[in-house]
Amino acid sequence: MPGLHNTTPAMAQSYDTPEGVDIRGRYDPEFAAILTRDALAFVAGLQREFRGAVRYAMERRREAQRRYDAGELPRFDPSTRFVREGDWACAPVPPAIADRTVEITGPADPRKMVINALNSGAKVFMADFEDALAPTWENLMRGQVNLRDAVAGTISFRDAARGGRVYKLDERTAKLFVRPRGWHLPEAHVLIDGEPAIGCLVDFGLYFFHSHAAFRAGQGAGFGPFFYLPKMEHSREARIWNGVFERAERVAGIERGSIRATVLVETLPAVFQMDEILHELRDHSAGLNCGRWDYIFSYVKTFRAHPDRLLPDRALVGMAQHFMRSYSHLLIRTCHRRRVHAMGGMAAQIPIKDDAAANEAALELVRGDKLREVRAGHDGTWAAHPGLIPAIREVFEGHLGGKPNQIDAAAPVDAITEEDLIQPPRGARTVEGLRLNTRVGVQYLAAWLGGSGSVPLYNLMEDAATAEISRVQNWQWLRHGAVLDAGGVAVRATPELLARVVEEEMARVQAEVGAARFRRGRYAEAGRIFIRQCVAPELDDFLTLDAYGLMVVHHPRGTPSKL
Ligand SMILES: CC(=O)SCCNC(=O)CCNC(=O)[C@H](O)C(C)(C)COP(=O)(O)OP(=O)(O)OC[C@H]1O[C@@H](n2cnc3c(N)ncnc32)[C@H](O)[C@@H]1OP(=O)(O)O
Ligand SMILES: O=CC(=O)O
Ligand SMILES: [Mg+2]
Repeated sequence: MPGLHNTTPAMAQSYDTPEGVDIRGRYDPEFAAILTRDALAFVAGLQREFRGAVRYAMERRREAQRRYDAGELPRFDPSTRFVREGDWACAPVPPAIADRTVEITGPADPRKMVINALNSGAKVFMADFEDALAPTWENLMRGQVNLRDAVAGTISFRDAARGGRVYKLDERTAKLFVRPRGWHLPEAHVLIDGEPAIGCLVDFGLYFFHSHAAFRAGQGAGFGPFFYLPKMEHSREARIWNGVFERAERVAGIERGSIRATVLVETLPAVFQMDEILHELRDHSAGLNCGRWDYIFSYVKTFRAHPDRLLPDRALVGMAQHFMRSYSHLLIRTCHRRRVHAMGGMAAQIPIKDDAAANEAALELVRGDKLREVRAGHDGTWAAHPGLIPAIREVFEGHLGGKPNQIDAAAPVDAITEEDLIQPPRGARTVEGLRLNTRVGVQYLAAWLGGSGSVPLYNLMEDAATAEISRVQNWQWLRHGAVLDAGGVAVRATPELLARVVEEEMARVQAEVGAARFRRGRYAEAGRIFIRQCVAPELDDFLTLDAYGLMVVHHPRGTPSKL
């Protein structure tokens, strides 16, 4: 990076930090090659320039929620009508990412998975520091090491558990996008001016610092690096990202507009801000994506004080519900009008190894979901697992007939209204739903506390976003005393009912995973946290924020030990 240079840590076993920066995570020489003095100075510069704006944006989120709690409904902002109605377009799509028909996602660590994803045959790999990654210090830092090596083309892995099989990059690999954490999450192992760093600026800053030059020379064909931006609620948050990108480009001495980012529209307030978000990022945009799982979570959170908008069982809230269909259709129209990609989302099914018929049924659900997306106008979509890529490619490529995307397709003219976007989903609420939420929520939390951010549970992918639905749905039903169906008998959701369900489901989980694994894992702790979160008088904003303190392990400077 012009004007900056890498330095070797001055002392063994201690990070060499610039003024005002303190690293409280475990020392590791591999991490020290990421946490160089200059890289940390770059991150600290971002933090110092943008922390005030981030604090303000988080306060505005809370203020908006107070208005929704008082009965207001989310809606389009009359003061930005000129942006929605104006005739403008985002910067042209970089040729390197014109074709994004299938994108695989996965955590930035383990290393083997990163290599598998890049070799998977997908057009893009989104390496995740967010929903799919438990933000332990080790995961985050190993993720940074993996991405640096992936962009350099040197990443490899020897799998001792597989007889020493060596993993390396193929000749052709997926293009890399990186998803930093959301604005709300701190990074407690990096202190800047005495306070925890903003997590996403650490993720973005370290990756950008080490990889921008190699990325632009190799993967991006002159553009990049590329990012996915999660969980935003308002265009003012996109404006901060735009400022971060401009500062990064300036410091690195690269052309303005090199960095591109796809924003996940995965909160209910953001669906009313899509034009505004694209407008803020118009020189840095790589479109929008339907983050359907967080979107459902956000619907519950936004309407937490609205008893007339209770969700049915989680399994019934799919893309066929009117509010979900309306959201994806509006996203497609908005993106195409602004000349950028409209990306689809994640089907939760994953391959089922030991049951061919069940596996085929799961694949058929994925095909159906992808067919709906491509017919609606999406330009590409997500795959959770390499085993799904051939089927998804077939659906998208079959429909697109050789074109890399359908940004040029004519848009339907019927209007999508505010009411369409918030229409309550329909379906039954059951005690079985409460049980499943509990069983899944507790197991996910146990895995997350143990360092795994995405796990297979009952043949579905579970990550932070899907687990959030389980938590907030239980909370919502209890909060409003929802009447649940218990095999034909109506029962009210109460803390007593939940306590019984938790006890029974914990016993079931123990039987399923076995006593030894149950003892070794953090199931009991997860059960306690989950029940507390479901009965809390005020809904916690994020389970990952509430429980984050449990994975923070501070180390005195220079003291090596294990996390
Ligand atoms: C709501 C959202 O934000 S969605 C986006 C965030 N979520 C994700 O990214 C989830 C990504 N997917 C995953 O993490 C995993 O696929 C899981 C946890 C769902 C399932 O994992 P597992 O059961 O361990 O997968 P499985 O045992 O079938 O893996 C088989 C092989 O595929 C590889 N694999 C599985 N998923 C992925 C992936 N997403 N990327 C790359 N490789 C993968 C494994 O590394 C393994 O490779 P190997 O044969 O060389 O050892
Ligand atoms: O990030 C994706 C989602 O569905 O949430
Ligand atoms: Mg999400």
